[in-house]
Amino acid sequence: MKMNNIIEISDLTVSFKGEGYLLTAVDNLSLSVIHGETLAIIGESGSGKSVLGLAILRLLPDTAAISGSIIFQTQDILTLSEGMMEKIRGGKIAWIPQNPKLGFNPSMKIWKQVSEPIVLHTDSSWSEAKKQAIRLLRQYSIVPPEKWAEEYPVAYSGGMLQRAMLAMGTSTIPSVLIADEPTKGIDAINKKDVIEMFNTQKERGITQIIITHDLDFASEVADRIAVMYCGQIVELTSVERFFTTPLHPYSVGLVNSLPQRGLSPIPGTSPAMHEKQAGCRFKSRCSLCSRVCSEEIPLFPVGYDNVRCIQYHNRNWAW
Ligand SMILES: Nc1ncnc2c1ncn2[C@@H]1O[C@H](COP(=O)(O)OP(=O)(O)OP(=O)(O)O)[C@@H](O)[C@H]1O
Ligand code: NI
Repeated sequence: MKMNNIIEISDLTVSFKGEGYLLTAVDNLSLSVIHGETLAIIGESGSGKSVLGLAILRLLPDTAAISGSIIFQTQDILTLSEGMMEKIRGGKIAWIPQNPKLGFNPSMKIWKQVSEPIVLHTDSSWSEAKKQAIRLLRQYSIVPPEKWAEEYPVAYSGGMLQRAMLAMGTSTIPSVLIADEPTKGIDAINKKDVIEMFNTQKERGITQIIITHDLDFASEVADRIAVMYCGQIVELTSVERFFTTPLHPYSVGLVNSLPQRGLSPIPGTSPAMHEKQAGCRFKSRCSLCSRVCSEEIPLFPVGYDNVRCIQYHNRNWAW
Protein backbone atom coordinates (compact mmCIF):
# COMPACT_ATOMS: atom_id res chain seq x y z
CA MET A 1 0.00 0.00 0.00
CA LYS A 2 1.43 3.34 -1.04
CA MET A 3 1.55 5.86 1.77
CA ASN A 4 -0.72 8.45 0.20
CA ASN A 5 -3.43 5.95 -0.75
CA ILE A 6 -6.40 5.37 1.52
CA ILE A 7 -8.05 2.64 -0.53
CA GLU A 8 -6.39 0.22 -2.93
CA ILE A 9 -8.66 -1.97 -5.00
CA SER A 10 -6.95 -4.83 -6.86
CA ASP A 11 -8.49 -7.14 -9.45
CA LEU A 12 -11.99 -6.66 -8.11
CA THR A 13 -14.58 -8.75 -9.92
CA VAL A 14 -18.26 -8.79 -8.97
CA SER A 15 -20.65 -11.05 -10.83
CA PHE A 16 -24.26 -12.12 -10.58
CA LYS A 17 -25.54 -15.44 -11.80
CA GLY A 18 -28.59 -15.29 -14.02
CA GLU A 19 -30.43 -18.11 -15.70
CA GLY A 20 -27.85 -19.55 -18.05
CA TYR A 21 -25.49 -16.61 -17.92
CA LEU A 22 -23.09 -14.76 -15.69
CA LEU A 23 -23.32 -10.99 -15.49
CA THR A 24 -19.99 -9.42 -14.59
CA ALA A 25 -20.87 -6.00 -13.23
CA VAL A 26 -17.30 -5.13 -12.19
CA ASP A 27 -14.57 -6.81 -14.17
CA ASN A 28 -11.07 -7.19 -12.80
CA LEU A 29 -10.95 -3.58 -11.71
CA SER A 30 -7.97 -1.99 -9.97
CA LEU A 31 -8.04 1.51 -8.58
CA SER A 32 -6.25 3.47 -5.88
CA VAL A 33 -7.95 6.29 -4.06
CA ILE A 34 -5.60 8.96 -2.78
CA HIS A 35 -5.93 10.30 0.77
CA GLY A 36 -8.01 13.50 0.77
CA GLU A 37 -8.96 13.50 -2.90
CA THR A 38 -12.39 13.73 -4.42
CA LEU A 39 -12.66 11.08 -7.10
CA ALA A 40 -15.63 11.10 -9.46
CA ILE A 41 -16.70 7.83 -11.03
CA ILE A 42 -18.60 8.49 -14.21
CA GLY A 43 -20.02 6.33 -16.97
CA GLU A 44 -23.38 5.39 -18.39
CA SER A 45 -26.18 3.51 -16.75
CA GLY A 46 -25.34 -0.10 -16.00
CA SER A 47 -21.57 0.31 -16.23
CA GLY A 48 -21.06 -0.94 -12.66
CA LYS A 49 -20.58 2.30 -10.72
CA SER A 50 -23.03 1.55 -7.91
CA VAL A 51 -21.90 -2.06 -7.65
CA LEU A 52 -18.33 -0.80 -7.17
CA GLY A 53 -19.48 1.60 -4.42
CA LEU A 54 -21.57 -1.08 -2.72
CA ALA A 55 -18.64 -3.54 -2.87
CA ILE A 56 -16.43 -1.10 -0.95
CA LEU A 57 -19.09 -0.89 1.78
CA ARG A 58 -19.78 -4.63 1.53
CA LEU A 59 -23.44 -3.89 0.99
CA LEU A 60 -23.95 -6.21 -1.98
CA PRO A 61 -26.48 -9.03 -1.68
CA ASP A 62 -25.28 -12.58 -1.01
CA THR A 63 -26.02 -13.45 -4.63
CA ALA A 64 -22.98 -11.41 -5.70
CA ALA A 65 -19.77 -13.39 -6.28
CA ILE A 66 -16.86 -11.16 -5.30
CA SER A 67 -13.13 -11.67 -5.79
CA GLY A 68 -10.03 -9.51 -5.56
CA SER A 69 -9.13 -7.22 -2.68
CA ILE A 70 -10.13 -3.84 -1.33
CA ILE A 71 -7.51 -2.61 1.10
CA PHE A 72 -8.76 0.20 3.31
CA GLN A 73 -5.95 1.71 5.39
CA THR A 74 -4.36 -1.63 6.30
CA GLN A 75 -7.19 -4.14 6.16
CA ASP A 76 -8.80 -6.05 3.31
CA ILE A 77 -12.47 -5.12 3.53
CA LEU A 78 -13.45 -8.31 1.72
CA THR A 79 -12.07 -10.51 4.49
CA LEU A 80 -13.32 -8.59 7.55
CA SER A 81 -15.97 -10.04 9.84
CA GLU A 82 -19.44 -8.51 9.66
CA GLY A 83 -18.90 -7.08 13.16
CA MET A 84 -15.74 -5.27 12.05
CA MET A 85 -17.52 -4.10 8.94
CA GLU A 86 -20.33 -2.55 10.98
CA LYS A 87 -17.75 -0.44 12.79
CA ILE A 88 -16.33 0.79 9.49
CA ARG A 89 -19.68 1.39 7.82
CA GLY A 90 -21.09 4.72 8.92
CA GLY A 91 -18.02 5.30 11.09
CA LYS A 92 -14.92 5.38 8.90
CA ILE A 93 -16.63 4.97 5.54
CA ALA A 94 -19.98 6.63 4.99
CA TRP A 95 -22.37 5.76 2.18
CA ILE A 96 -24.90 8.18 0.76
CA PRO A 97 -27.32 6.05 -1.25
CA GLN A 98 -28.74 7.05 -4.61
CA ASN A 99 -32.24 7.62 -3.29
CA PRO A 100 -32.18 9.56 0.00
CA LYS A 101 -35.76 8.46 0.68
CA LEU A 102 -34.54 4.88 0.97
CA GLY A 103 -31.71 5.94 3.26
CA PHE A 104 -34.08 7.16 5.98
CA ASN A 105 -36.40 5.24 8.20
CA PRO A 106 -39.84 6.81 7.58
CA SER A 107 -41.00 6.25 11.14
CA MET A 108 -38.10 7.86 12.99
CA LYS A 109 -37.59 11.59 13.52
CA ILE A 110 -34.77 13.14 11.54
CA TRP A 111 -32.75 14.23 14.59
CA LYS A 112 -32.64 10.68 15.85
CA GLN A 113 -31.41 9.35 12.53
CA VAL A 114 -28.73 12.01 12.17
CA SER A 115 -27.66 11.39 15.79
CA GLU A 116 -27.54 7.63 15.54
CA PRO A 117 -24.06 7.31 13.94
CA ILE A 118 -22.71 9.74 16.54
CA VAL A 119 -24.05 7.60 19.40
CA LEU A 120 -22.91 4.36 17.75
CA HIS A 121 -19.43 5.46 16.78
CA THR A 122 -18.40 7.96 19.49
CA ASP A 123 -19.00 8.07 23.23
CA SER A 124 -21.57 10.87 23.05
CA SER A 125 -24.90 10.53 24.84
CA TRP A 126 -28.18 10.91 22.93
CA SER A 127 -28.67 14.44 24.24
CA GLU A 128 -25.18 15.52 23.19
CA ALA A 129 -25.68 13.84 19.84
CA LYS A 130 -28.98 15.66 19.36
CA LYS A 131 -27.26 19.02 19.86
CA GLN A 132 -24.62 17.98 17.36
CA ALA A 133 -27.32 16.84 14.90
CA ILE A 134 -29.03 20.23 15.14
CA ARG A 135 -25.71 21.99 14.47
CA LEU A 136 -25.18 19.77 11.44
CA LEU A 137 -28.66 20.41 10.08
CA ARG A 138 -28.01 24.13 10.32
CA GLN A 139 -24.66 23.70 8.59
CA TYR A 140 -26.46 21.92 5.75
CA SER A 141 -29.00 24.77 5.43
CA ILE A 142 -31.95 23.02 7.03
CA VAL A 143 -33.39 25.96 8.91
CA PRO A 144 -34.65 26.42 11.50
CA PRO A 145 -32.91 23.18 12.49
CA GLU A 146 -34.71 22.88 15.84
CA LYS A 147 -38.03 22.61 14.01
CA TRP A 148 -36.87 20.31 11.21
CA ALA A 149 -35.08 18.01 13.65
CA GLU A 150 -38.46 17.05 15.13
CA GLU A 151 -40.00 16.18 11.74
CA TYR A 152 -40.25 12.81 10.03
CA PRO A 153 -38.68 12.29 6.56
CA VAL A 154 -42.07 12.64 4.82
CA ALA A 155 -42.11 16.37 5.69
CA TYR A 156 -38.84 16.97 3.83
CA SER A 157 -38.46 17.88 0.16
CA GLY A 158 -36.10 15.81 -2.01
CA GLY A 159 -33.33 18.41 -1.80
CA MET A 160 -33.67 18.69 1.98
CA LEU A 161 -33.55 14.92 2.38
CA GLN A 162 -30.37 14.84 0.32
CA ARG A 163 -28.82 17.48 2.58
CA ALA A 164 -30.02 15.71 5.72
CA MET A 165 -28.47 12.53 4.30
CA LEU A 166 -25.15 14.32 3.90
CA ALA A 167 -25.43 15.67 7.46
CA MET A 168 -26.01 12.14 8.69
CA GLY A 169 -23.26 10.64 6.52
CA THR A 170 -20.65 13.09 7.74
CA SER A 171 -21.81 13.39 11.36
CA THR A 172 -18.91 11.32 12.64
CA ILE A 173 -16.41 12.82 10.18
CA PRO A 174 -15.72 9.67 8.22
CA SER A 175 -12.36 9.13 6.51
CA VAL A 176 -14.13 8.28 3.28
CA LEU A 177 -17.52 9.33 1.97
CA ILE A 178 -19.02 7.45 -0.97
CA ALA A 179 -22.01 9.17 -2.56
CA ASP A 180 -24.16 7.62 -5.28
CA GLU A 181 -25.68 10.19 -7.65
CA PRO A 182 -25.84 13.02 -5.11
CA THR A 183 -27.32 15.51 -7.61
CA LYS A 184 -30.06 13.26 -8.90
CA GLY A 185 -33.42 15.02 -8.77
CA ILE A 186 -31.87 18.22 -7.43
CA ASP A 187 -32.64 21.49 -9.21
CA ALA A 188 -30.02 24.02 -10.32
CA ILE A 189 -30.40 26.23 -7.23
CA ASN A 190 -30.00 23.41 -4.75
CA LYS A 191 -27.20 21.95 -6.83
CA LYS A 192 -25.03 24.95 -5.96
CA ASP A 193 -25.49 24.05 -2.29
CA VAL A 194 -24.62 20.43 -2.93
CA ILE A 195 -21.43 21.49 -4.74
CA GLU A 196 -20.54 23.73 -1.82
CA MET A 197 -21.17 20.92 0.66
CA PHE A 198 -18.91 18.49 -1.12
CA ASN A 199 -16.23 21.14 -1.33
CA THR A 200 -16.62 21.85 2.39
CA GLN A 201 -16.25 18.16 3.12
CA LYS A 202 -13.11 18.13 1.02
CA GLU A 203 -11.75 20.99 3.13
CA ARG A 204 -12.56 18.94 6.25
CA GLY A 205 -10.12 16.37 4.86
CA ILE A 206 -12.70 13.75 3.95
CA THR A 207 -11.77 11.56 0.99
CA GLN A 208 -14.73 11.43 -1.34
CA ILE A 209 -15.79 8.98 -4.01
CA ILE A 210 -18.66 10.41 -5.99
CA ILE A 211 -20.63 8.29 -8.41
CA THR A 212 -22.34 10.54 -10.92
CA HIS A 213 -23.76 10.98 -14.41
CA ASP A 214 -23.50 14.71 -13.98
CA LEU A 215 -20.31 15.89 -15.67
CA ASP A 216 -20.88 19.53 -14.71
CA PHE A 217 -21.09 18.50 -11.09
CA ALA A 218 -17.96 16.37 -11.43
CA SER A 219 -16.12 19.35 -12.93
CA GLU A 220 -17.01 21.44 -9.85
CA VAL A 221 -16.02 18.99 -7.14
CA ALA A 222 -13.63 16.32 -8.42
CA ASP A 223 -9.85 16.21 -8.43
CA ARG A 224 -9.72 13.08 -10.57
CA ILE A 225 -12.14 11.28 -12.82
CA ALA A 226 -12.45 7.55 -13.37
CA VAL A 227 -14.46 6.70 -16.48
CA MET A 228 -16.25 3.35 -16.34
CA TYR A 229 -17.50 1.41 -19.32
CA CYS A 230 -19.02 -2.08 -19.07
CA GLY A 231 -17.54 -2.90 -15.67
CA GLN A 232 -14.08 -1.58 -16.40
CA ILE A 233 -12.25 1.68 -15.92
CA VAL A 234 -11.30 2.91 -19.38
CA GLU A 235 -9.61 6.13 -18.32
CA LEU A 236 -8.34 7.59 -15.07
CA THR A 237 -7.24 11.19 -15.25
CA SER A 238 -7.25 14.59 -13.57
CA VAL A 239 -10.39 16.66 -13.90
CA GLU A 240 -8.51 19.28 -15.96
CA ARG A 241 -7.17 16.73 -18.40
CA PHE A 242 -10.53 15.00 -18.71
CA PHE A 243 -12.30 18.13 -19.89
CA THR A 244 -9.46 19.54 -22.02
CA THR A 245 -7.80 16.43 -23.43
CA PRO A 246 -9.90 13.32 -22.91
CA LEU A 247 -7.94 10.40 -24.35
CA HIS A 248 -10.12 7.30 -24.49
CA PRO A 249 -12.60 7.47 -27.41
CA TYR A 250 -15.46 6.95 -24.93
CA SER A 251 -14.26 9.88 -22.79
CA VAL A 252 -13.98 11.99 -25.95
CA GLY A 253 -17.57 11.03 -26.73
CA LEU A 254 -18.74 11.98 -23.24
CA VAL A 255 -17.07 15.39 -23.39
CA ASN A 256 -18.46 16.03 -26.90
CA SER A 257 -21.95 15.22 -25.73
CA LEU A 258 -21.89 18.11 -23.23
CA PRO A 259 -24.20 21.02 -24.17
CA GLN A 260 -21.27 23.44 -24.34
CA ARG A 261 -19.56 21.12 -26.86
CA GLY A 262 -22.51 20.84 -29.20
CA LEU A 263 -24.42 17.94 -27.63
CA SER A 264 -23.28 15.33 -30.11
CA PRO A 265 -24.29 11.98 -28.67
CA ILE A 266 -22.17 8.83 -28.75
CA PRO A 267 -23.66 6.55 -31.45
CA GLY A 268 -25.04 3.16 -30.49
CA THR A 269 -25.55 1.61 -27.07
CA SER A 270 -23.26 -0.33 -24.78
CA PRO A 271 -23.23 -4.11 -25.20
CA ALA A 272 -25.34 -6.22 -22.84
CA MET A 273 -23.37 -6.85 -19.68
CA HIS A 274 -23.93 -10.60 -19.65
CA GLU A 275 -22.58 -11.14 -23.16
CA LYS A 276 -18.94 -12.17 -23.24
CA GLN A 277 -16.94 -9.67 -25.22
CA ALA A 278 -13.88 -10.36 -27.31
CA GLY A 279 -11.43 -7.50 -27.54
CA CYS A 280 -12.36 -3.94 -26.68
CA ARG A 281 -15.85 -3.37 -25.26
CA PHE A 282 -16.26 -0.01 -26.89
CA LYS A 283 -15.38 -1.24 -30.37
CA SER A 284 -18.89 -1.25 -31.86
CA ARG A 285 -19.29 2.46 -31.11
CA CYS A 286 -15.79 3.65 -31.82
CA SER A 287 -14.80 5.52 -34.97
CA LEU A 288 -11.16 4.52 -34.50
CA CYS A 289 -11.85 0.80 -34.24
CA SER A 290 -9.78 -1.50 -36.44
CA ARG A 291 -9.29 -5.27 -36.59
CA VAL A 292 -6.86 -5.36 -33.70
CA CYS A 293 -9.60 -3.95 -31.42
CA SER A 294 -11.74 -7.06 -31.94
CA GLU A 295 -8.86 -9.39 -31.27
CA GLU A 296 -6.85 -7.98 -28.43
CA ILE A 297 -8.05 -7.00 -25.02
CA PRO A 298 -6.86 -3.49 -24.25
CA LEU A 299 -4.95 -3.44 -21.00
CA PHE A 300 -5.08 -0.73 -18.43
CA PRO A 301 -1.56 0.59 -18.01
CA VAL A 302 -0.87 2.24 -14.70
CA GLY A 303 1.22 5.28 -15.32
CA TYR A 304 0.88 8.69 -16.80
CA ASP A 305 -1.73 7.84 -19.43
CA ASN A 306 -4.22 5.54 -17.80
CA VAL A 307 -6.16 4.78 -20.96
CA ARG A 308 -7.60 1.39 -21.89
CA CYS A 309 -7.33 1.71 -25.69
CA ILE A 310 -5.11 -0.15 -28.12
CA GLN A 311 -5.37 2.57 -30.75
CA TYR A 312 -4.22 5.16 -28.28
CA HIS A 313 -1.21 3.16 -27.22
CA ASN A 314 -0.31 2.25 -30.82
CA ARG A 315 -0.93 5.76 -31.99
CA ASN A 316 1.11 6.91 -34.90
CA TRP A 317 -1.02 9.93 -35.58
CA ALA A 318 -1.76 13.03 -33.57
CA TRP A 319 -4.26 11.97 -30.90
N1 LIG B 1 -28.28 -7.22 -7.11
C1 LIG B 1 -28.07 -7.41 -8.43
N2 LIG B 1 -28.39 -8.58 -9.03
C2 LIG B 1 -28.18 -8.78 -10.34
N3 LIG B 1 -27.62 -7.86 -11.16
C3 LIG B 1 -27.29 -6.67 -10.63
C4 LIG B 1 -27.48 -6.38 -9.24
N4 LIG B 1 -27.06 -5.12 -8.98
C5 LIG B 1 -26.62 -4.64 -10.18
N5 LIG B 1 -26.74 -5.56 -11.15
C6 LIG B 1 -26.33 -5.41 -12.56
O1 LIG B 1 -25.00 -4.99 -12.58
C7 LIG B 1 -24.77 -4.05 -13.62
C8 LIG B 1 -24.17 -2.78 -13.06
O2 LIG B 1 -25.15 -2.13 -12.25
P1 LIG B 1 -24.89 -0.78 -11.47
O3 LIG B 1 -26.09 -0.52 -10.64
O4 LIG B 1 -23.59 -0.83 -10.79
O5 LIG B 1 -24.81 0.27 -12.67
P2 LIG B 1 -24.57 1.85 -12.54
O6 LIG B 1 -23.36 2.16 -13.33
O7 LIG B 1 -24.59 2.27 -11.13
O8 LIG B 1 -25.85 2.40 -13.32
P3 LIG B 1 -26.78 3.68 -12.98
O9 LIG B 1 -26.01 4.85 -13.51
O10 LIG B 1 -28.02 3.42 -13.78
O11 LIG B 1 -27.01 3.74 -11.53
C9 LIG B 1 -26.12 -3.84 -14.30
O12 LIG B 1 -26.17 -4.63 -15.45
C10 LIG B 1 -27.10 -4.30 -13.26
O13 LIG B 1 -28.27 -4.78 -13.87
NI1 NI C 1 -25.88 3.37 -10.02
